Amino acid sequence: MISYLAVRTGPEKGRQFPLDPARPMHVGRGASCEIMLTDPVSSRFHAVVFYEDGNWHLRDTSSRNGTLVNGQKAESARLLDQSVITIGGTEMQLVEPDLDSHDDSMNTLAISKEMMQHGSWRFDLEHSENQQVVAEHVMDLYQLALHLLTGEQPDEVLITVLELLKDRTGADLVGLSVESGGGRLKWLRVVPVDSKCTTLVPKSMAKRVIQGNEALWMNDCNSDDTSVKSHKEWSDAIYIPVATDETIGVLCLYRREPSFKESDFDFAASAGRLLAIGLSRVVEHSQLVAENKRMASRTAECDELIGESPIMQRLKAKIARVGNANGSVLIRGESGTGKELVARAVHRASPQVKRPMLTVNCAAIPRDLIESQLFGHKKGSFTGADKDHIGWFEQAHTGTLFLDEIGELTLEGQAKLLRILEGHPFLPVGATEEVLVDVRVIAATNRDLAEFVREKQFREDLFYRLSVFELLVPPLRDRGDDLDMLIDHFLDHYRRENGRSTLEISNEARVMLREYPWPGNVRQLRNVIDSAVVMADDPTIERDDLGLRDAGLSRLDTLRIDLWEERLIRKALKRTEGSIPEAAKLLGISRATAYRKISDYNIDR
Ligand SMILES: Nc1ncnc2c1ncn2[C@@H]1O[C@H](COP(=O)(O)OP(=O)(O)OP(=O)(O)O)[C@@H](O)[C@H]1O
Repeated sequence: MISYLAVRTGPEKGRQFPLDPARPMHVGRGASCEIMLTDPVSSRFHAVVFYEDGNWHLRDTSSRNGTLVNGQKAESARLLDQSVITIGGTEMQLVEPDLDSHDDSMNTLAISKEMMQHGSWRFDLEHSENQQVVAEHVMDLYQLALHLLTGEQPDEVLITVLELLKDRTGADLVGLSVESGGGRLKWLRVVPVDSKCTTLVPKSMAKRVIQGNEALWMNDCNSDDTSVKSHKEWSDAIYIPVATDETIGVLCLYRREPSFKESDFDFAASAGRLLAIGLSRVVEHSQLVAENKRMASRTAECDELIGESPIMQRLKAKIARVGNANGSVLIRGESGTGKELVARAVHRASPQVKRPMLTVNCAAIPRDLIESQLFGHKKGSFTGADKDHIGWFEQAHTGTLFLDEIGELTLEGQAKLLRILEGHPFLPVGATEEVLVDVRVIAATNRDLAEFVREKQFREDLFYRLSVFELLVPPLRDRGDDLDMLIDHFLDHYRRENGRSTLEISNEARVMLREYPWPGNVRQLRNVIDSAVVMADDPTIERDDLGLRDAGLSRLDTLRIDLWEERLIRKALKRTEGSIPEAAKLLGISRATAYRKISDYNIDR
C-alpha cells in the first residue's frame, strides 16, 4: 500500500507526494527535498516525514516559520490518516488508503480527485520509461478527442474508448461498470465483447473511485499472500472514475500477466476523463436531437394558419407579399385571433427564414425593465443588474423580432425602437459603446394604436413607421366556414393527443359552437375543444361537454335565480308599460303570482 501526502492548498495544490516508508522524506524548498514546495514561507529544509513503528511521523527541522499538524504548532507529531500538515499557505493531507484487508497487500498508485477534475496530472516525460510511448499516447488521445467530438451514439463512443485502451495498454479485459444500487457495480460494456466477465470491482475500491473520484492502479502480482488477492484471475487492475458533474461509472482495465506501465495508467486516466466528457456530450446531444425533432413536428402542426374563407385568403396573399418585402410589419387584431401565427407566417415567407424568430411579449415584462430587456444592459447599470444582459434586439440580429403587445412599450423604448427602425445604432442601458443590429421587426397589438397616438401614449412617427405594412387579422365570428374547419382541426389534434381517436362531436354540439360569438376567438375555441375532448364520455362530445353557456346568455353576471326573476319581471313591466296582467302573460305566470312577486321584490311600476 502506498500512502501519500495530497496537497490541498498552496502553489502545489492538486499534487500528490507518495511516501516511501523505507527512507525519510524531506519537505522544503530545497532542490534535494523529496517533497519539494515552492511556498515562500517554507524553509529550504522545513520538516521530515518518516515511517517508524508502523506509523508515519513528522519532525520540524528547526524551520523559520514552524509547522502545524492539525492546526497545532508541532516540533514533532505522529501522523494519522487524514492528518493535515500546514506549512505557510500549503496544506497537505496524509492519505492512507482504507482498502479492505485483502487490498493491503497490494501496491496501489492513486490519482486524486483534484487531479482527475482538473486533468492536472501529466505524463512524466523525464521519468517515463519510454518517451516515444508517451508521444504515441498523446497522439492517440488527440485522435480520441476528435472522435468523441463527432460520435453520435453513446455505445459507439464507449466501444471506441474501450477498444483503444485495450489495444494500447495490453490489457486483457477493459470495461465500464456502472452503479446498480447499494454501492454495487455492474458491467455496462466489456471488450473483448465475447468475454465472460465474472470479475466484480471490490466494494471498497468502487467507493474510493466513485466517492473519492480517485484513479487507482493495483499491482498485486508480488503479493505473497495469494489468498488476499481481490481477483485471482488478474495480476494488475486499473480503476478510473468516469465522471463529469455526476459519476457515470468506473473504467476498469485488467491484466493477467504483470504488469501495466506507468504510462498506461496515465493514458487510462486521460482517456477516462475524455470518455466522461464524450459520453455526457453524446447523451445530451442525442436528447436534444430527439427533443428538437419532436418540437419541430409540433411547431409545424401548430403553425398552420387554418382557414380558407375569402377574408383569410386575402390575408394569406398579403402575408406572402409582405414577407418578401423589406420593412417592419404591424399586425392588428383582437386577442386570440392568431396574430403570432401570422407573424410566424410572415417570417417563414421572408428572406430571414433560416434565422430564428424571437418573440417578446411587451406586456409580460415589467415596464421599468422593458428597455433593458429589449436593448440590453451592462452589469451594475441599475439595482438588480448583477450581470450583463444581451438585449433581444442583439439576440435577434439578422433574424426577426416579434414584439407582441407593442402598445405597452414605454416612450423611451419607443424612441429607441424608432432609431433602430431608421437604421441607427443604439446604446444598451449603462453601456458606452453603441450597437448596430439588422433585425426585421414585426409588431402586434390588439389595442387601438391610433387612439394611443391621439392620447400621446404612442409616438406618431413610430406608428407610421411600423404600419408601413399592416395586416389585419379578422375575428373568428367574421370567418364563416373557417369555424368548421378549425373545429375539425382542433378536434383531430386533441383526439390524437389524448388517444381518443374514435370520439365524435354531436350535431347539437357543433350547432352550439357555430352559434357562439367567440369573444376569445380561435384561442378560446381551441381551449373549449381541448377540454371537451378530455371531459366527454364516449362516443360523442355533447353540448354539455363544451362548458359553454347559451350564446345569448354568455354575459351572465350572476346565476342567482331570484335576481334573474326580478330582472325579468322588471323587463316585462317595461315592455307592457306597467301593465301587470300583460306582464304576467309574457312571463307565463298567474296574475296573483305576478302581484306577489312584484311586492316581494319591491318593484315600482
Ligand atoms: N387560423 C388559425 N389556425 C390555427 N390555429 C390558430 C389560428 N389562429 C389562431 N390559432 C391558435 O389560437 C391560439 C392563439 O393564437 P395567437 O397566440 O397567435 O393569438 P394572438 O392574436 O397573438 O393572441 P394575443 O392577442 O392574446 O397575443 C394559438 O394556439 C394558435 O395556434
